[in-house]
This record gives sequence, structure tokens and C-alpha cells, in this order.
Amino acid sequence: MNSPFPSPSAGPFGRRLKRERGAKVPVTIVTGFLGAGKTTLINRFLATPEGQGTAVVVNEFGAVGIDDALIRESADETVLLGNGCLCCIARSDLQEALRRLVIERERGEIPDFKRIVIETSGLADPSPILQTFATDRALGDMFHVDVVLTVVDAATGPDTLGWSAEARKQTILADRLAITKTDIAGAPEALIAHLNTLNPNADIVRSANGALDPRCFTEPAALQRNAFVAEAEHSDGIGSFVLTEEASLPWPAFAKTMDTLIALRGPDLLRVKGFLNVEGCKGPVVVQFVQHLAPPPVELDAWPDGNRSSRVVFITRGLGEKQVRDLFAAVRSLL
Ligand SMILES: Nc1nc2c(ncn2[C@@H]2O[C@H](COP(=O)(O)OP(=O)(O)OP(=O)(O)O)[C@@H](O)[C@H]2O)c(=O)[nH]1
Repeated sequence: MNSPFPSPSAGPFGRRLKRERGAKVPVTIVTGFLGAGKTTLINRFLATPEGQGTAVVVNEFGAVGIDDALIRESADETVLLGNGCLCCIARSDLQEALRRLVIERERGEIPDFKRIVIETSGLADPSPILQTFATDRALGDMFHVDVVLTVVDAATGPDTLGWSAEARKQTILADRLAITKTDIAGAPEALIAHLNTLNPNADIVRSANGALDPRCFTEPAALQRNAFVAEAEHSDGIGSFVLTEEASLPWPAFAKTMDTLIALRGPDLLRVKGFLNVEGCKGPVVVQFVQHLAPPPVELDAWPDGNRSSRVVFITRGLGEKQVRDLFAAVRSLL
């Protein structure tokens, strides 16, 4: 006989609420420039006991979401807000996504979660996002921003802070600054001094390979967050495009193209990431580049979705899609 209740989680008086109505959901905003190490830190946090019961909202600048596929397996729920910056086009998308998460949780449609982590795109200015929480009353009643954790790359950060208004604003609005990649960059003392001048209130912590005390995600900072700073335009000449290909690719063609691009235009190759269908490999090969840094590619066991085509997102400064495509074709014809 069918159960009289619509689902095992529902009682005779309707679905049981898993928590008291009115308790605010803590939110952690993880921001930081392109490729600084946000996803790496979040994935490590999700694997800790403190990270259990976390829903993640990922905002990406490129037209194809890569990070949500890399986070999906560890988070209780992942929402992708793609193709644009939360600060520019997707604030209403953020409001909508957060409200939907709460409604679906109360209906028992998604696992219960006790925290939300928002990963902003590397080009996002966090102030409009913070303002959304401060000014949208409904959102303010449901959520509380516990901590803004800004990730700064020890290798590329010193240079990036010099030219990127977005990177400086992410630093100024941080409650806590996590300096990553301390395993490959030298002592970050000059960087720490620079960060201190931009934001004397933030705690500064160091991380190597994603290792970070989970309390950096959960403990509100002791000092009051800096006031919102005036909105800035995005830095000039930054654009994004996606290279896709259905057929499998020879690895040397991709590797040589990227070597050449790094040699010629490394500083303008702000971020490259994606999945490649490489000849002879079963799973997708995840490729990552952050300016001149090229972490080793990693082959995953399986494709994250049914789509086995290669898709690589490029975020560049003054470097167009045609130039990259032409170079790729030229390299392939020589092999
Ligand atoms: N050596 C080293 N590599 C790191 C560290 N943290 C991250 N990486 C690498 O840096 C690359 C970028 O890391 P992500 O975590 O994807 O950076 P992100 O900030 O999420 O990137 P976007 O979302 O594209 O802005 C990846 O290849 C990581 O493996 C670190 O502490 N040390």
C-alpha cells in the first residue's frame, strides 16, 4: 500500500522543518583574483568535519562552468551562476539562487545544509555582493555574512595587486586574507606588508596546497569589516572565450601551443582552465594555467557530465580568440 505521506521525511502534519524557522544561515564569501586558489581551498574545507553540510554557490566569469564540476562531488549542493560577475550582471541571480536553496531545503528536496559558501569569480568586486545582503531585507533575514575570505596568490599576487583594481578591492573588503602557493613562491613578507597597507584590519594566514584551518571559513573576524569602497570599472581589455572541440586531441599540440603562449604572452594569460579529451586518455584531463604558472595537468577518473568534448575557458588581457585559435592550428600543422 502507498504511504499516506508524500515522502519519508514528511509527517502527518506535512514535511518536518529541520531547523527552527528564523535561524540565519551563515555565509562565507570566498573571493580572490583569477587562479588564486579559491576552488582548491573550498574543496579542502568541504572534506573537513567543519565543511560537512555546506552548500556552495559558484560564480564563474567564463561561458562554461569548470569549477562547479570540480566541487560538485564534495558539496551538499552546488549552484552555478555562470558567465558573468556576480558584481555586474548576476546579483538578482544570486538572490534568487539563495532563496531557492532555502525553500528547497525546507521542502526536503535537497540535503539539509548549515552553511553557504559563495565562490565569486576572480574578477568580482565583492562590495555589490555585500551590499545585496545588507540591503535586501528578505535576504538579510535569512542569511548572515560571517566572513569574507580573500585569497591572494603568493606567486602572482604582488604583480596583480599593482595593476588590478579588482584585486585591490577584494583585499580591502576582506575579513581574512589567505596567502596561497607559499610552497612555490618565496617568503611573502613584502606581499604581507602590501596587504597590511591596503587592509590593516584583516587577519593574514598562509596556505600551501589548499591546507588551511577550517575555522578560517567559519569564524567571524574579530574586527569590523571595512566600509564598502566605491565601485570600480573592471580593468581594461579583459575578455573571455571558450575553445571547444568534439574529437580527441593530441596532447603535444595543446601543450606546445600553451608553452608558446606563456612564452609570448604569459602575463596576459590571466586564467586558462578546462577539460580536455586527450587521445589515449579515458577521463578528462583538467588543465589549469594562471599567468605564467602551469600546474601539472590531472586526468580525472570520469567525465563530470555526459559531454566528452574538450572545453577550455580563456580569460585574457588584450589577447583575442582568433590569435589563440590561429596559433593552435599552426602548432598542429607542424606536428
Ligand atoms: N603549488 C600550489 N598550487 C596551488 C595552490 N593553490 C592552488 N593551486 C593551483 O593553482 C591553480 C588554480 O587554483 P584554483 O583553486 O582553481 O584557483 P581559483 O581561484 O579557484 O581559480 P578561478 O576560479 O579560475 O579564479 C590550480 O592548478 C591549483 O592546483 C597552492 O597552494 N600551491
